[in-house]
Amino acid sequence: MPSSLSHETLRYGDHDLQTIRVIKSRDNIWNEKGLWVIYIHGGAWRDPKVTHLSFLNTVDFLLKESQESVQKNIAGFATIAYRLSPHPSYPQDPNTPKSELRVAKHPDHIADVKTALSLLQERYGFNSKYILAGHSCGATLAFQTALPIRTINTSPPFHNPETIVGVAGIYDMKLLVENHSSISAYRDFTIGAFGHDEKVWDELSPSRFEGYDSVWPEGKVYLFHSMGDELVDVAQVDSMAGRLREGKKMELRGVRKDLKKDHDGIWEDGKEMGEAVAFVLNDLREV
Ligand SMILES: N[C@@H](CC(=O)c1ccccc1NC=O)C(=O)O
Repeated sequence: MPSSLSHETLRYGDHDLQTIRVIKSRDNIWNEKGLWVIYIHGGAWRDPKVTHLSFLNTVDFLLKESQESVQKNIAGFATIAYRLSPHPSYPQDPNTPKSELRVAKHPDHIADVKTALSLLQERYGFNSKYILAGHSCGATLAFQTALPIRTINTSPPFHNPETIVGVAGIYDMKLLVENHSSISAYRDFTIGAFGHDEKVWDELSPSRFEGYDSVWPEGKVYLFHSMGDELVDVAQVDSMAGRLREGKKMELRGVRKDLKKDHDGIWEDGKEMGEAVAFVLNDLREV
């Protein structure tokens, strides 16, 4: 219940966006042995209006009485903010302090996410006992935690999640840009995050990576797509599902394309995102 929650903000760097919001039960009524549910927000690596706090309505949804059965399997929630790339609609004054500037470029976003996760792991000791859920580019980042990206080293060491949940995710950047070639924003935000070299886009696109069985053999994945998504087309989830079905060790445990809301509607009131996480928590109880 909301009154018994403890909200805490952790910092993992000097930038104002290098923070994590942790939500725990004050009375420890949740299961310490359960899973942490950790969220990575979307917003095309750049939208300052989509923040880590966009997960709070989902947390509220999951703490409703009707969700009592899934609460038994939750140890805590965390939602990660990370440094953003520039957005043309939100220009910043040149005198803006460095700690507020949005000038991130790959690998800053994924380095921040991994640093945040390793800090949470050190502090709460849950190792791999967590679900990493991401929306849109947050889903891209969730899978990039498994990719062998040379430039990233976290200290303390980072443990892969037990389960990744991708919701309305971007998994193939070039395919997304090509399928929306008449809308310049797609190319712009991809260049803004990853630069001009399309080979780099491919290297960092989760559905183009072929080695999940070797880097994440114990992994479990659930993918969600909304029929009402006006921004990310179904080719994205199809490309990721196709790649993961090749896995002999890691397991694609569910692909659901029956969400209904538009891209941001999925998380705005917390309902469809909450239902997706609840579905996963219920399904994992049977493993
Ligand atoms: N609101 C974002 C756009 C955005 O989030 C987006 C647009 C198209 C496809 C995916 C998107 N978001 C993914 O994280 C922006 O203003 O750049």
